[in-house]
Amino acid sequence: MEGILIGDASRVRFVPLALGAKGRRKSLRFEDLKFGISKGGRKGFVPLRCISSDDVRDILLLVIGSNGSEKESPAEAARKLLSKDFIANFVEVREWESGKSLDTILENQGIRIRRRPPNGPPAHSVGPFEFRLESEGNTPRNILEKIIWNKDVEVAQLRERKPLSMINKDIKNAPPVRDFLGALKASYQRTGMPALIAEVKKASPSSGVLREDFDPVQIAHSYEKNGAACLSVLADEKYFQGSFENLEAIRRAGVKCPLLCKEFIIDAWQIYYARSKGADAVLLIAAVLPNIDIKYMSIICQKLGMAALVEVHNEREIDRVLGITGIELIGINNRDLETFVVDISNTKKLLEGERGEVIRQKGITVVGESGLFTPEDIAFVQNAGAHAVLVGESLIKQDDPGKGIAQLFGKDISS
Ligand SMILES: O=P(O)(O)OC[C@@H](O)[C@@H](O)c1c[nH]c2ccccc12
Repeated sequence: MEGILIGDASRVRFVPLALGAKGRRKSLRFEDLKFGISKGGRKGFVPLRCISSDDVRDILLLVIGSNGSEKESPAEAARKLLSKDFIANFVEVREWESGKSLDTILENQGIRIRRRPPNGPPAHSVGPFEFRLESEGNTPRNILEKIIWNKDVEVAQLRERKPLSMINKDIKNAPPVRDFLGALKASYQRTGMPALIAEVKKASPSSGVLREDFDPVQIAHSYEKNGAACLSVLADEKYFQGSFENLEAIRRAGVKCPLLCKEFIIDAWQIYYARSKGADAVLLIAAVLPNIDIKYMSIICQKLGMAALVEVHNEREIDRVLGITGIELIGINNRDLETFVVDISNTKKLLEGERGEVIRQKGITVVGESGLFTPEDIAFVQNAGAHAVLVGESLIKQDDPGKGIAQLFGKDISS
């Protein structure tokens, strides 16, 4: 089996792509390709079981689907995509290979959220009976973990019903991507105030139902008319009463603001799905995703022309994200998703000192997220260094959510 060396990491050589048939085929099938580590020459090729075949499939679809042009061979495209820099972030891959589990990698990066219940789900069915055996290993420790465990099952089912090959067709017919980051920057320049990402959210686990008469399209139009630069649309059904249909409907109704798909992303499949429904940006939560996923998923966003808003909540998370190249948009959440505690001084705390300096040098756009209710709150996060704000509750609870914008900013920002 022949491999293409695309990077070095200390003693191990990575050979992520092995081509069948001398690598000269124009169109490669997934079956022809394997990721692996070369331990001294071709004979020592060790397949990487750690990257799931679905991940490999995603990467390759990306490579072959979008770059497998006549001019560029798939191998060439793969080499470009999986540059050295990308591979440098694959250090965790070695840990995986040496038998460490995904949860160990998450733990090493300070991520407390486990991707799925370590001891399997609590319910066991035997014939007509269902047993619920709850233990530390199958009970979520907090709401965020609960959401993630549910999302893991949900995505697996959706993904089975709609494989990536089907979504790729929908993407071709999807409305063109709008420039999310560009819209934020333009608004900041125009108004001299943080650009507004206004959130279309019916309910949340922390506050329950925020608005009974919830018409997502009407709210979106009203936000746009009153000066929002972009919109954030909740897609999670179970905990936020949102949906991908809302996202799709808003885009179809002629709203021009770029749309952030507010979903708990744990699988690259969800990014393609979001794009097929008209999303222009997705949220990547650092409290949930290890560096390798953030990097890999942000590359996928880039390939799809979308923006990735990478959300952090504490020093450790922002430091991890600042260490990943290519991140252009960081959100600082003032709400701890594990405890729901809201403190807007979190934005200030994470932007102080050296971190703020690095952000300025890198030209990263910062979004202050959650718990913003008054013009003083907006001024506070702006002074702390935020270029944009993400606001849900304080607007959605107003009689007219769009009109709430002028109150929130202390002036009309619509023109
Ligand atoms: O409604 P608020 O407090 O204005 O917050 C909006 C937004 O920041 C919040 O909804 C949010 C931030 N990060 C998230 C991640 C998932 C779900 C929701 C969120």
